[in-house]
Amino acid sequence: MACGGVILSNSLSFYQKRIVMSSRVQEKNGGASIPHVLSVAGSDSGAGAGIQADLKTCAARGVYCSTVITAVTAQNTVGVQSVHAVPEDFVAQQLKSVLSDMQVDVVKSGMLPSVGVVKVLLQSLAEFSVRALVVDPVMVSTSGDVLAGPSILSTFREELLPMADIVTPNIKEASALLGGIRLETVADMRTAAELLHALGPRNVLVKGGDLPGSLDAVDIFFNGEHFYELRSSRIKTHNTHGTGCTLASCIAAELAKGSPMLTAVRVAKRYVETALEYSKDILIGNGIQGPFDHLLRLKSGSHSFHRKDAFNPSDLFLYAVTDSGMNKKWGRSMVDAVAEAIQGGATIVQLREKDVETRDFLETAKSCLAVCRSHGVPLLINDRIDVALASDADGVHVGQSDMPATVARTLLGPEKIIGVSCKTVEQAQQAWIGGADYIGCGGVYSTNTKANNPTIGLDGLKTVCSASKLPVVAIGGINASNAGTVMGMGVPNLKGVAVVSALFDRENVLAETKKLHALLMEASSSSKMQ
Ligand SMILES: Cc1ncc(COP(=O)(O)OP(=O)(O)O)c(N)n1
Ligand SMILES: Cc1nc(C(=O)O)sc1CCOP(=O)(O)O
Ligand SMILES: [Mg+2]
Repeated sequence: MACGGVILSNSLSFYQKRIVMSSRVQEKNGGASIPHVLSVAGSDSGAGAGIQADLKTCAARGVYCSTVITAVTAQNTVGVQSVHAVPEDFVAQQLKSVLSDMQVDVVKSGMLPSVGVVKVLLQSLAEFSVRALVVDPVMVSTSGDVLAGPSILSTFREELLPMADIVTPNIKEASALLGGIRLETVADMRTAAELLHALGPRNVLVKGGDLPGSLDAVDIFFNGEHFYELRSSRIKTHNTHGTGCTLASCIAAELAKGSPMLTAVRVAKRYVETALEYSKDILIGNGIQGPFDHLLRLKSGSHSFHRKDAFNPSDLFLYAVTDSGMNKKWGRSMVDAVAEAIQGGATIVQLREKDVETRDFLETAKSCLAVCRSHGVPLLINDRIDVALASDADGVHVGQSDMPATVARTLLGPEKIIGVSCKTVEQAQQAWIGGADYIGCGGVYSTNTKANNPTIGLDGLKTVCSASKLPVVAIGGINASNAGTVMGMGVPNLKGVAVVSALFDRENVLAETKKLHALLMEASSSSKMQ
């Protein structure tokens, strides 16, 4: 077998070859890998559910999705007209093609139309290890059509569920898996979650969207120790086809990015809720149950739809980064300095404290947070995720030698803002993969505020901005004499400037902030007119 011009020895096993090949490919590509979900599911010709929903969900979540098709269905918004099961040995071939070549993080299973297909999947998972298995035990479509018959139930119970990191049945599926027990209340759902957990999956999510008489959509998550009642508002729409597949593939995508299970479930629930709300009035097909629009995020341009108060990239416009040494020099407290900066037009504040006791840092963060909250301005903490968590600040800013963005995201959860310092296109790509919300790019000019900080100049800034998938704020030596040049370039994704000394190493913070704000307004409006 030839790979990149190299003949791999036939004495290597299939799996060994895969390791050799993947390390060669990584070397060739500089080693950046992207989180990867493999969806093992049926095709939906109407593209609201199944493989098509999984592909769109993973795309919307910034995760690569490969596919193994188990059945081809002829369906639309009216119902399922016909099902053609893919032969088991061909399902096995697809699994081998993907798993022997690609580094899959998480497998998500949907429609598994026969006992043979379940067994083929389990054999592949025994041969090729992945980090997690998400099982959506698809049995009946939202239109009521049967997609996997009762004969499969014992294989699900005895062989598939024990391998699952999470299983996500709706009420009908949970009932079927438990021998037809009645599930009519949230208390019944808890019982079902516990009984299903006893079958072996590490986590269970019983989805209560079909629970009669409930105002909210209530799901029960059980991890073997604790129950969590996850509520979201019930969105009035007919466009709910594919919600189960979407939820499960979003959980898989978040797990692939490194989120813990409960965070992945919460993010997925929020994603489905937001997509339903966004698509509630769209019209596709003539049936009673239409699909929704998975790619809302790409259209709305918001990377962080899941945050309660979504991060707004325009908040980066005038980014004030504090320095207690400078404030001391000019005889004012940190809280007064922050209040003046906000009054002058700062749109986001970062507390950057390099030499204070943790206890004092926390107290300052809490006091500044009160000021920021009263003005609706986000407050981020530099470097210290513990201080951000303890003070309930809006997020953190981390550098290349601080906590990686993906770990920060895991610790902070989906709703906090994460910024990452980047000097190169590769770092910007990694920040995006890691789940950051924005990048800080610099030093644009030399500065006395940060020691040993290489400059990248306006050209370096342009290069990173043009390649970035995230909004960018420029930093380093920016002041009233050059801010207009930086913002006036009209570079894609550049949303503002971050400054320390131009605001805080000055006698009058309020006046300096106002001046800078006015300059930025002028520069960005003239760059828009060009
Ligand atoms: C908005 C913004 N951009 C860059 C930085 C620098 O962060 P880092 O590289 O971690 O350096 P320190 O600030 O920790 O010295 C920043 N703080 N803010
Ligand atoms: C904190 C910081 N980070 C930088 C980077 O290049 O990532 S430059 C910098 C200091 C910016 O201070 P001033 O506005 O006083 O130049
Ligand atoms: Mg840092």
